Order: sequence, then C-alpha cells, then structure tokens
Amino acid sequence: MEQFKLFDDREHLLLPEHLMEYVPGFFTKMESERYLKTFLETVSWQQTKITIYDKEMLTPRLCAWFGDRPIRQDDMRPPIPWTEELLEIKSKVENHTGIRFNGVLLNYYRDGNDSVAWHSDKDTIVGLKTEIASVSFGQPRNFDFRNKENHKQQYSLELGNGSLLLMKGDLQKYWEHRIAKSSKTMKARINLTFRKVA
Ligand SMILES: O=C(O)CCC(=O)C(=O)O
Ligand SMILES: [Fe+2]
Repeated sequence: MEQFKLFDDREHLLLPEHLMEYVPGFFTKMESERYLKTFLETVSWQQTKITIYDKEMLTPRLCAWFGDRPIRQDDMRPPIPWTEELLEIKSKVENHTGIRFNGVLLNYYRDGNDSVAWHSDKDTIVGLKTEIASVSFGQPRNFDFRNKENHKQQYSLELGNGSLLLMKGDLQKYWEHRIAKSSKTMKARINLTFRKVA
C-alpha cells in the first residue's frame, strides 16, 4: 500500500504529487463565469438511469458526453460533437498537462442535493494508467477521496471555481472519490472530466 504525508506542519493539505495536481484559478473568474453560463444554457443535459440493488433510479446530477467516440463499450450512444468552448478548454488543459484527451464528461450539480457516489474511474486504454483532468466552474464543492482498503484514510479537497485537478498515477487503483450531498445552500456547479477512451 502506498503511503504519503497529506498534511504539512501547519496542517495544510499536501497532495501526493505522483497522484494529484491541483491548480486553483486555472481559469479567471471572468472566463469561468462565461463558461458556466454557456454550458448551463446550451448543453442538452441528460439524467441517466442507474440500477442499484435491482431498483431503477435516476443519477442525482445531469450529464453530457462530448468527444470523438462513445464513452464506454456498454454505452454506445454517439458522443455530442466538440463545441468551440470545450475545444478552447481542452487545448489549455492539454498544454498544461502534456496529455491528449479524446472525450469529456460534463457533470451538472444543480444544488446541494446533487452528488456522485463513491467510485473510481477506469476508462482508459488498457495497459495505461488512467489520467483524468477535472475542471470545475461555479459553486465550490468538496471532492472527498478515500483509500479503497482503509476507508478511515479519507481526505477532502475543495474544488474551486475555475480550478483544475489532474488525477494520475495509481490514484484510481487505490483510491475512490465522490462529491457528497450538502445540507448547505449550494448553487450550480459544472465539472468537466477530460478522458482518454478506447
Ligand atoms: O464532479 C467532480 O468533481 C467529480 C466527477 C467524477 O468523479 C466523474 O465524473 O467521474
Ligand atoms: Fe470520478
């Protein structure tokens, strides 16, 4: 099991550099407001059905998949073609990370009731480590992550407006993450996860 120090001497959260890189204000406030507004107004958001313990439910958030090809083998719906804004963001993210992506999943959390449950992501080309670049606009929300084998090892990072979080290395293998519901009043947040799909 990998170990790392998560807090410095002043109890500030230290991110393990080989697993995560966080860049607050990767986009300016003005850019972020413009992107949030554009996506809220123009994306054809979908709420997909998920089956949990034989019960059909709707995901507690809205989604849209853009890119060059379908998101997964078991979900062959055609992707929505790239938009001008998404290509702008993609190119800035690719320049910063040096990674090329071929799809982006947009998640729209309408308020504090919207969420994503504990999971890890695995949709990369087999044999490569999953690298996902996550861009957030709007309401800051806590991104919780916990060790798969020891749930007590749990940390939280607030993903701010206009921020970039790069998830890499063995993060998806040993850790899972979520955006929990919140009882506080929360405004809209849109998150973009850039991915490499086969
Ligand atoms: O909204 C987020 O920050 C995380 C979204 C996520 O985990 C995912 O799309 O797989
Ligand atoms: Fe995820």
